[in-house]
Amino acid sequence: MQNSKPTIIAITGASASGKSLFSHTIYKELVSEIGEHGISIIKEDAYYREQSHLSMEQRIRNNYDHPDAFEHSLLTEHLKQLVDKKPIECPVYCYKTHTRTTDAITIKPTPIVLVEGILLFSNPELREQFDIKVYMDTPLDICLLRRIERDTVERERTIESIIQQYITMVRPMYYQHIEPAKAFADVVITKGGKNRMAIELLKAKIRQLIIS
Ligand SMILES: Nc1ncnc2c1ncn2[C@@H]1O[C@H](COP(=O)(O)OP(=O)(O)O)[C@@H](O)[C@H]1O
Ligand SMILES: O=c1ccn([C@@H]2O[C@H](COP(=O)(O)O)[C@@H](O)[C@H]2O)c(=O)[nH]1
Repeated sequence: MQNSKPTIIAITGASASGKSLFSHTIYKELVSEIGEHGISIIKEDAYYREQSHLSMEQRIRNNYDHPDAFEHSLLTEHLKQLVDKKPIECPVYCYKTHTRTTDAITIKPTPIVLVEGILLFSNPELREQFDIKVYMDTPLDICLLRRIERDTVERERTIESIIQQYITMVRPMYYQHIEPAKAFADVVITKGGKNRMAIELLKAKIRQLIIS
């Protein structure tokens, strides 16, 4: 596969549907077989817009579940660079300050690139970059419970702020922009980020791509 075009695999679905767990499990288990030069992983969240020019109140009020919250043009450009076998400088986003940090992570081109995020199929030019499109179809009530658990622990949010954001933005944007994008998926995965059969099937496909 050294001379062929890298394969870009998108994993999308609702917030807390298990995208991150699913893609990191595949990454971790394959990196031990094929090494870091074989597979890389990118989070769409890293491409939330830079917002240091806004006050904290303005940042808190922003709708992070609308496609406009992301700099999809930069993500598209970066995926094209990786396909051209050039490294990228991936931004680093902070959920606490709601903006990018001053850091960047260098990602080298690899034959397999996993990309995970909520709105990967919302932009036609970005969507075109993906060779395999996966949708995590986890029931929304399960996503909400997992989001509450995760965001109180990992993103330092209060229950009140999670509920308020969920009712006003997360849920309506899911029905407007995320759920309809399931129609673009090649593969729809049930049972969340621990679906072992789905993990093994995708790993098998990736191994096949690597050796072909
Ligand atoms: N099938 C599952 N069973 C139990 N917990 C899960 C499952 N899938 C995901 N989780 C947990 O739910 C939370 C949200 O999952 P995550 O992968 O972060 O979602 P996403 O990346 O889609 O926002 C995490 O704490 C994760 O460990
Ligand atoms: O500053 C921010 C940026 C994003 N969010 C929320 O994050 C999720 C997307 O991340 P997942 O890992 O897929 O859950 C999105 O629903 C935003 O609401 C945020 O709260 N603050």
